[in-house]
Amino acid sequence: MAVADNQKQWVLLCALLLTILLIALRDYLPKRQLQLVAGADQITYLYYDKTEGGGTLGEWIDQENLSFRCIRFNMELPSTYCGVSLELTLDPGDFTRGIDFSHYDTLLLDIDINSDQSRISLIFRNFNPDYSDASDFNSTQHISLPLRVRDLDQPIAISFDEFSVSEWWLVNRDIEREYTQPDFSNVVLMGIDARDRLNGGVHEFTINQVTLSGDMVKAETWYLAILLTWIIGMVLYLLYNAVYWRKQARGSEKKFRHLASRHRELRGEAASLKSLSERDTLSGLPNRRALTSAFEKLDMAAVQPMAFILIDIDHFKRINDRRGHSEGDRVIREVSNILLNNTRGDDLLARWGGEEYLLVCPATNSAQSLMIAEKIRHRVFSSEFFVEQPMAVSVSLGVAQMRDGESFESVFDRADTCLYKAKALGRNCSILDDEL
Ligand SMILES: Nc1nc2c(ncn2[C@@H]2O[C@H](COP(=O)(O)OP(=O)(O)OP(=O)(O)O)[C@@H](O)[C@H]2O)c(=O)[nH]1
Repeated sequence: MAVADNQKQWVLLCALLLTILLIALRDYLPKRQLQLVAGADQITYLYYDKTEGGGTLGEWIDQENLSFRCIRFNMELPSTYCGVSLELTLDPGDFTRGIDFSHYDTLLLDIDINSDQSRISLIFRNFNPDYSDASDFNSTQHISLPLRVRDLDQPIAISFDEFSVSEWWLVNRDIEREYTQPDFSNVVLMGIDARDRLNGGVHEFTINQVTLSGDMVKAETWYLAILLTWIIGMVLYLLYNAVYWRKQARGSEKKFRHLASRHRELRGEAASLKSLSERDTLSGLPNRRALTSAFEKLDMAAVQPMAFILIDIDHFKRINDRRGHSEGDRVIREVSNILLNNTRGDDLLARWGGEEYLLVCPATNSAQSLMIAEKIRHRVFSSEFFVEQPMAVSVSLGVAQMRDGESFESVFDRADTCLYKAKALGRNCSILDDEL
């Protein structure tokens, strides 16, 4: 069954609705998430510049809960750094193998800050053998993002696009241009830094959560899958249609062939029926209807002069009575053969009924028609119809020439009158209507 036009519209509408639904659904798919704050097992460092003669000191408030403070204890001494680092390595201390962030696009940061500082920095270090040296931790790419403290009152989502490679790291290294952009392929460390030039006093920080978040299925993959589904659907639909129409065409071709052969059969049947309807079954000669229809098709001007010869078997009733009906039939058939063998191809010959025949001879004058009649009469009379108990069979013939513009019936009647005369004269003779 072909898909009807209204069904097609429904299918198309459903497919469109499904597509819209799938596009909208993407936002509700569960996200891929990874907690970077891993609890007690995680290796964490507190760093500050007091150890290098600076004026800042770092202290854990609660190391397990990543709560620490930075104290600017001396405003005379420089303050360069103070913060906390979380190792993200797969094996503790091995900073060559970290976490690949490429499956994520957002970082969710939840941090409590009690400080009059305006900014802190979020830091990542990425190890890449193309520019990092396993024996030098400082060769890991330094990626940072300054964040306003007042924006951190509540958890925030940060895109990785917001990060940049720290300038001091680039300045100190001979880095290829392609690595001057943040590289999150193998992140080994995360840090919260209280920034340089720390205000005097105490600054407290508690890192609650740092979570990586990304789509389970990337937007490009999702839309590409929808597009591919459409393309496959269209291809399948076209294939289905091609197969369907090919099948239809084959079916129609088969039907057409069947109809053509049936048409030929019917034409054959019609032709044989026509031939049967125009043929006398006993003698095989054309019947009255065949002769008259053939006569109507004649070009009268071309066939003049034309003769009608009406032939009747003499005393046929006697033959039937003495030799039986089937012998009578045989006589009819044999006389028919004699007539056939003694007429021309363009003569019209028919068994007119009973033991009577009509022969219409185109292009035949009266002398010729009388000769033909006599020839027939002789042939019949000289034929041996009954071998064992001979019995003479003869015919009487009435001959009439068609006059100009004369009808079939009129010339037939005149031939019939002549035949009647021949019977009256004792039979076995031909009478020509010569009263032209
Ligand atoms: N066997 C046979 N007899 C037929 C057929 N058609 C007509 N007859 C018979 O032919 C006979 C014709 O008889 P009539 O009309 O008296 O003519 P006739 O005996 O030939 O006499 P004339 O014509 O006067 O010489 C009838 O007995 C018909 O039954 C036929 O197809 N077969």
